[in-house]
Amino acid sequence: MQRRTAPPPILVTADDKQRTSLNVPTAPTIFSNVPGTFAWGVFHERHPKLVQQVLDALPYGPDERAAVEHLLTESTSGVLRPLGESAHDHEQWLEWGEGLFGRPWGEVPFLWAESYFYRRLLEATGYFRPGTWQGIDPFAPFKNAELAGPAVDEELAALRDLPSLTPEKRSEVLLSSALWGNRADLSFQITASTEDTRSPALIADDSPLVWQALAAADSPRVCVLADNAGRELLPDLVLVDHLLTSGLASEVALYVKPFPYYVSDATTADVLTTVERLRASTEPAAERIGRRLWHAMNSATLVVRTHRFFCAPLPFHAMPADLRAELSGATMTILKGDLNYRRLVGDQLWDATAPFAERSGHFPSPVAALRTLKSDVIVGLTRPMVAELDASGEAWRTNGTHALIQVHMPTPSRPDIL
Ligand SMILES: O=P(O)(O)OC[C@@]1(O)O[C@H](CO)[C@@H](O)[C@@H]1O
Repeated sequence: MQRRTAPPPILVTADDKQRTSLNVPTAPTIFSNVPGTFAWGVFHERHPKLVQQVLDALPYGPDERAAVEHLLTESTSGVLRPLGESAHDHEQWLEWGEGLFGRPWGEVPFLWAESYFYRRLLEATGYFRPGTWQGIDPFAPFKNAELAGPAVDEELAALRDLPSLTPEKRSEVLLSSALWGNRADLSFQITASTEDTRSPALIADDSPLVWQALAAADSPRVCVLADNAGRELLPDLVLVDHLLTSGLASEVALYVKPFPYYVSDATTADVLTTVERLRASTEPAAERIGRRLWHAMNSATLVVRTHRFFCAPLPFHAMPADLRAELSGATMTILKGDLNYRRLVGDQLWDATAPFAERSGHFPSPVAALRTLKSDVIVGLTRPMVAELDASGEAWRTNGTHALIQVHMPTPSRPDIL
């Protein structure tokens, strides 16, 4: 496992060069072309297993199977080819990938290549094409199995203890379960080893700032950028219910992916299935939460939104103006998961002590990142903490056993540093 923390190659992009010349803080962009690195393992170890699971889970025909196999070969040993011309987002991807098509997959930024892999997987399975597989989520069998499983029954049963807690304790417990729910990422589970199931450690905790900001606002508006469906979305929704019922939020906007992505990322369909799982529960506490969430959607105190940028291969500092405007009114945006964190701070090999505020200052609202560590990117730690983690000999950046809650509250006079 330790070999995965080996630093990826020092390759610089044109963007990096420009930043260096402008004296803007920068760090090497992560690429996936060096064997032994985490990013290389995603393409060469995780994706082959994932592709096999997808082909085993649904009875795809010969064309879809061949296209999926072809994608695997192309993404490990070929060059990037654009989406077919009939794809609805062909032009959009040409723009996002200007200058990248024709290059080996490992030689474009890891974030870009990984995101494109999921878009191409949908092309291969026929998700957007008229025909049998149109609109069929290739990851639905995994997501549904997880939601139907006994672990979820246990989690729903545990909700009966919530009313006995003080409101403060309830806030703390529910934020913590939303945080640790991020370990239930199905793409991560494909390659996680059994040694990764040890008790987790919280290495940064700014959660008091979240509660202070919400308590101080008149009509707090909370945005939640969701991550995975199933056992992550469930505690996220329970937290949303708590925010609304306790008055810590007067309205919540829950942002999900516009289509299946990174295996288990939540879509609107997943939100509906999860609310229904709560509503149909035989555990009264869970059933009440499901019912309240349903009514919150009826009254638009809870709105479920999406935007094509949530499946874009770009960091959040490149967010389009319409989405930026939507998020900018939030009292707090709760940003879930590893991928959202990579997009927030930049998918680069930052010094782990680089200030979180410096990396997230471009975000349009105060932001609270809740993430278990499952990739090389990390900022905002203290020097002694980094020394201790490095001395442990563990692959602490990538094995999912560590987590953080990092908050940035912008001050109006701060300049944006990307
Ligand atoms: O965003 P999530 O669900 O927390 O994590 C996504 C993830 O599993 O995918 C990438 C590797 O494929 C890593 O960034 C991360 O480990």
